[in-house]
Amino acid sequence: MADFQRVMDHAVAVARKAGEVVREALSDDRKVMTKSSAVDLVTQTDQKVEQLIIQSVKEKFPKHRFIGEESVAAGEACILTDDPTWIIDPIDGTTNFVHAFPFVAISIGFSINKQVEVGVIYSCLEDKMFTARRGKGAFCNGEPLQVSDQTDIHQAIICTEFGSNRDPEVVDKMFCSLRNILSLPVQGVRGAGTAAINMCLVASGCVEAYYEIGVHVWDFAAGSLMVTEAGGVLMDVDGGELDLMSRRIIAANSRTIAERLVKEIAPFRLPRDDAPPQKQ
Ligand SMILES: O=P([O-])([O-])O[C@@H]1[C@@H](O)[C@H](O)[C@@H](O)[C@H](O)[C@@H]1O
Ligand SMILES: [Mg+2]
Ligand SMILES: [Mg+2]
Repeated sequence: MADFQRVMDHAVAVARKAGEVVREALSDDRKVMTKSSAVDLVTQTDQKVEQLIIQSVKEKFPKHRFIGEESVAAGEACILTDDPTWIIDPIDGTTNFVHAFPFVAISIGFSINKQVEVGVIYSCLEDKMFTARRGKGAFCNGEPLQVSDQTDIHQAIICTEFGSNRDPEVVDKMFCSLRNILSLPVQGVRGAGTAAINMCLVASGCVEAYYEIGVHVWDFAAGSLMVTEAGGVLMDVDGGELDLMSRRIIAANSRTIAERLVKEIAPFRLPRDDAPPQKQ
């Protein structure tokens, strides 16, 4: 049985160290590369930070497994087992990082038996350390977090992101959902540019919900626990149970708001995170 406090303490320490690397890199030239599309960006800092985190964890927890965004991008399988697994997004908000747009997070989730037990999200340009352990609450810089108590969708702010998929039919579906939600009306639609920070905004009570189709398990593993430990709920965009590998999520302050969003979101499916690699 893993010592979850020891895991949390290490995740916080390495996230803070990674945040220093990210802040220092902001003053250097950021060599930008692309992955799945011309707008799916990655930098050497993403890769450097992921290796820093993984190497440090291997020294303390040599039997643990990893799902890392940039390791998967380099060809490693994205398979979640019952084993103790660190689910790492070294820079959540890479496009923000490239543009020095001030919402950039290091997101570290830890799961056992396919259940997230520890979540750490360091918003490193705001110097906000978000932490959660299952059953023990969610915190920002040590202060407890509580979701909003607003259940009227017409008095809500909703977060979403448009991802990096620019296929016309995907864009049409995303805009259909956005038009439906905006026209309810809701008081606002926002996006920090990072799933992890959007979910911290839900956990902090600043917005009522976040939804996205196209997001990956490393984007939201830590945030999923942040939201539930702050009193919120998670579900698939079709109202079913959240599937960590499905690339679809609603994270909300309440079932009322989440189920209202289900009625407005135009659902579609993308290849799962654990789908076998597509033959070139
Ligand atoms: O790539 P990254 O910056 O780690 O993560 C980002 C996610 O946090 C965001 O929700 C999504 O819309 C972006 O396309 C991107 O995937
Ligand atoms: Mg990400
Ligand atoms: Mg990333």
